[in-house]
Amino acid sequence: MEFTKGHGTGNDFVILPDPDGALDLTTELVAALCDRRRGIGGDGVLRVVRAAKHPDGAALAGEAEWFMDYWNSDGSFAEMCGNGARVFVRYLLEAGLVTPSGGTLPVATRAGLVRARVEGADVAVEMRRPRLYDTATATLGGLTLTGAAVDVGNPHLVCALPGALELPALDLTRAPEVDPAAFPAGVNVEFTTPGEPVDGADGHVLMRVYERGSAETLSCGTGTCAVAAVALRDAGRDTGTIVVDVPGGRLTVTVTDDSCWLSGPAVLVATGEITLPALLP
Ligand SMILES: N[C@H](CCC[C@H](N)C(=O)O)C(=O)O
Repeated sequence: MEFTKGHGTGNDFVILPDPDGALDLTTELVAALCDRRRGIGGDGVLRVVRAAKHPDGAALAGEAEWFMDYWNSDGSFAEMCGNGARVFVRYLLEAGLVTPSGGTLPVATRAGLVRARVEGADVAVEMRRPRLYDTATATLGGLTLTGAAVDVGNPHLVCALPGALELPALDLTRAPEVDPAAFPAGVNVEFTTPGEPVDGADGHVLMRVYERGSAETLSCGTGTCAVAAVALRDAGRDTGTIVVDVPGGRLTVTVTDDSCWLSGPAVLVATGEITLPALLP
């Protein structure tokens, strides 16, 4: 089985070309592919399938030829993956499955239709406009923080660290404890500290994240959108551009009255062949 490996600011994915949806993708196979010792290694899997050939993509097939079938590394589903969508578009282009045009490219996802723009080394995707809807707490090693619950198509909890604490001090080798009643389907938890002013941006935030279904990752695209929305609120603004530095690099989020564009680098680093019997003995 052919695969390609790609990442967006260190959020890495195993890409499986499967235009007709013929692969029998299972939780076990996804977890085995994402295993960083016995498999290829990744924060998730992106199956590249024609929207009309996938039950979750067929409803959007008219608008988008391709459906991003995203799976977290533990084999769970997520409604949306911002970095995954950016790497997915990079793959479509480099595999010649779409022709680059000056306009936007539609991609079908479980969170609906996503528009993408290629800007040289960067790929920008239009995410669902983040919605702040509640507050909730996260507890990590005896520290309890109150954060903003944000819907970006998938669930996020954005927690600002107290002034005295720096992001590297956080132990994210285990999941932050959250109230399961507040997040019955789980939640991605972001921890933030303010950055220094950046020219051309309305704000700058530093972030680490513990992702639902993938543990700590070097970057989380939907998470940076949630963080940007909180930063704009805290600045008394509804719209603007926020630069978010994650351990894997830099992403830029531009929130307008009716959209949210996530932009940053997306690269393909390898292709290869998977020997299934060895992967799933
Ligand atoms: N773990 C997330 C999905 C991937 C999000 C992240 N990798 C991104 O780039 O948005 C969830 O279960 O909602």
